[in-house]
Amino acid sequence: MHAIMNRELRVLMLEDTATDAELIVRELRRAGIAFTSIRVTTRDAFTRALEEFHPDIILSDYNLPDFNGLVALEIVQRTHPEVPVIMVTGALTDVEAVELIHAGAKDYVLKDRLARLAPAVRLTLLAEQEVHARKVVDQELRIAATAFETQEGIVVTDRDQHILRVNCAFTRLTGYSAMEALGRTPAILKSGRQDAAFYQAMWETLNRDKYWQGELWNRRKNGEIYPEWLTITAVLDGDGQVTNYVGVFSDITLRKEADEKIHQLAFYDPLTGLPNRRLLHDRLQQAMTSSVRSQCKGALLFLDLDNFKVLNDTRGHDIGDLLLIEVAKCLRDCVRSGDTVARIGGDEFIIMLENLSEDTQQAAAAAQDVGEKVLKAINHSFSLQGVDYHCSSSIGINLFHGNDTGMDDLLRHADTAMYQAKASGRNTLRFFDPAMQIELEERTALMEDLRQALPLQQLRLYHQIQVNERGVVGSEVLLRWQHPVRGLISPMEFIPLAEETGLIVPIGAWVLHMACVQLKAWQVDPLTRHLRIAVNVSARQFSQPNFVEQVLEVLKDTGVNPLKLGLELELTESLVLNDIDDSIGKMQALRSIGIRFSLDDFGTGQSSLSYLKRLPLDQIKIDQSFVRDIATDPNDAAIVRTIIGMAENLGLKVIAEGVETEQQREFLERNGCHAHQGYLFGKPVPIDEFQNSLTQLHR
Ligand SMILES: Nc1nc2c(ncn2[C@@H]2O[C@H](COP(=O)(O)O[C@H]3[C@@H](O)[C@H](n4cnc5c(=O)[nH]c(N)nc54)O[C@@H]3COP(=O)(O)O)[C@@H](O)[C@H]2O)c(=O)[nH]1
Repeated sequence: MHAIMNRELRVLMLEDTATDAELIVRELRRAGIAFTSIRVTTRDAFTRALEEFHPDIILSDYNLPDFNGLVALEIVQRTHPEVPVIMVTGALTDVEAVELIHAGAKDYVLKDRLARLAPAVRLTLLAEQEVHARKVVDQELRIAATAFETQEGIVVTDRDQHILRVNCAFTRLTGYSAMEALGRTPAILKSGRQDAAFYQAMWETLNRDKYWQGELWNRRKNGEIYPEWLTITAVLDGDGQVTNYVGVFSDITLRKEADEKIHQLAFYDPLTGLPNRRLLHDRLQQAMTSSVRSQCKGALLFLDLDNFKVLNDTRGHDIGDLLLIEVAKCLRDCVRSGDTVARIGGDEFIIMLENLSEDTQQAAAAAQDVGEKVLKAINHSFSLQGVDYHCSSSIGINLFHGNDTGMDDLLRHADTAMYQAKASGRNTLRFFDPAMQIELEERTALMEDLRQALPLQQLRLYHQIQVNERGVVGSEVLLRWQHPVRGLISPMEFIPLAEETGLIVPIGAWVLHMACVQLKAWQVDPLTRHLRIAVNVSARQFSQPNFVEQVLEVLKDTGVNPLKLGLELELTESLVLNDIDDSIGKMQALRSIGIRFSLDDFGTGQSSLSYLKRLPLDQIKIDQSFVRDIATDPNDAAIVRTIIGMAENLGLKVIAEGVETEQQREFLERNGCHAHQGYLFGKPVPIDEFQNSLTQLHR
């Protein structure tokens, strides 16, 4: 029976005759229909009742004083088409009846045949319910069909996994048409990437929970393997038996690529592709923990490229980047696949070695072997877009075992050892020991003080006399730092710090300025006007692109007469060779205005004729390490002779430094050395003392 008939019906009567309405009510009650009703007689009341009374059915008279049944039907069709209308009327022609049915009336009952009213009401409501139910089913089917044709692939199988249905997305994602898939099993998609254990675990879950969800790799019809996210749900019958399986899946290739990209950005250095500091931290944490279990020691090698800043400053960051990429390749080639090579900043790399040995000595030896292999691999010429750059590095090594020392301390200690390696002359390695840490802290404090040295006027210039067989030829200016607490500090201690911090640039400019002030003073005194002053120039200072302009500026500021100049710049071999063409250009520009060039520490570097020939030099300075033993060591004597011979061939003057004994002077003079500098003639002294000694000499 009509569900609506099981409850009290709401009947809206449009009837102007009260007695007719009474008859209708009575007829319905007689037929056993439970209902409440209201009666309206006007158009306004009818429209209001439609909104407020919410009728299940409308019983409408055809002829009413101010409007008729047809108009009422039109209002219902427009505003509440779901409410059925039965016309209850006194008389009706066939034509009117047809018109009413066309207008939407469900039925009509003549007032003189009211016995037909209750069956008409029941049939109308029943028919309405069926129509309604059909509409609901149609809608659900439409929803199901739309849901089935989503963007996700869907496959429906029977309980034996034979494919019964697939959607369009299945075909789009797998390449199999419905015809090709039907009757087969989803095994057609197997990629072989999952092993039997994977499928066994999947089926165990599916049998137990009737549901499985996870990621797996499948194969398209064209052979391409892709990752998908799959949900399988078992369909059960009334007895709880599986009748079907429904698999819903999506291709997650793009998501996985995005995940991979995010992972790559978060944990890898974009320039070299090496693990970054974050990933190193993770791996170091794991390595420290596993070293407790294995009892084996590991090692951190902290590597920093020597003079990388100079390359970057002089050749630009692109060339610097190329070197970093090449170095990264080198490092990877030097270690085993299980070892970690990370880039943690600028030119700083970490190599983490695990499971070296239970024995500390053996572990240290193994780490040293790797360190030396790395030093060797890096110590060669790299061709960087046509620029040949000779690279070297310094390595600090710190062994680790367990978690006793925190990760940050481990890295800091390796860093400390690396600084020690740099201080020992670069291209070398050092192991960390706690004394180093104290040294480093002192070094850091000194670095801070050095920043104030120039503004607080703590720097002093000492002069060391240079002589030849005729007498005094000039002096070399040598820096000293009058530290308020530590006293006079040697340049050996603070010049490397000044280089590292870049402070050497303003300090070097100040030295040059003061030397020229002195030169100017000498130029007006007949006693000193023939003297020259030698000034040491550091690599960082010389590599400044505007170094030539800086020197010209100083000459202008101090008013030194360029015609009588007497200014000599001392450059080291490594400085000049860093970028030989640039060096030659700068030297030629300055030489054209009368500045002399002397190659310092000669003999300690490459000392090759081929580059020596190209340099616009005036003099070479034999390093004091060869002079020290010339009288006793035949090798040193031979080297000095060779250097002098070489200089002679190239038309260069030679000065020897570190001449302390008459024997050394005599040997040098006998072999053709033009000038000397050393304690035999005078130690570096402040300018007043130097002037006094000049006056003494001329008395
Ligand atoms: N870029 C700059 N570098 C500078 C400057 N001033 C100094 N320096 C460099 O520091 C290094 C050490 O200098 P210093 O301690 O002054 O040592 C010099 C002489 O004092 C020393 N010397 C000279 N004669 C003797 C000797 O007979 N015996 C002996 N044991 N030592 C002696 O040798 C150093 C000479 O230096 P150099 O001729 O430059 O090689 C040193 O490398 C300086 O260059 C500065 O202003 N800028």
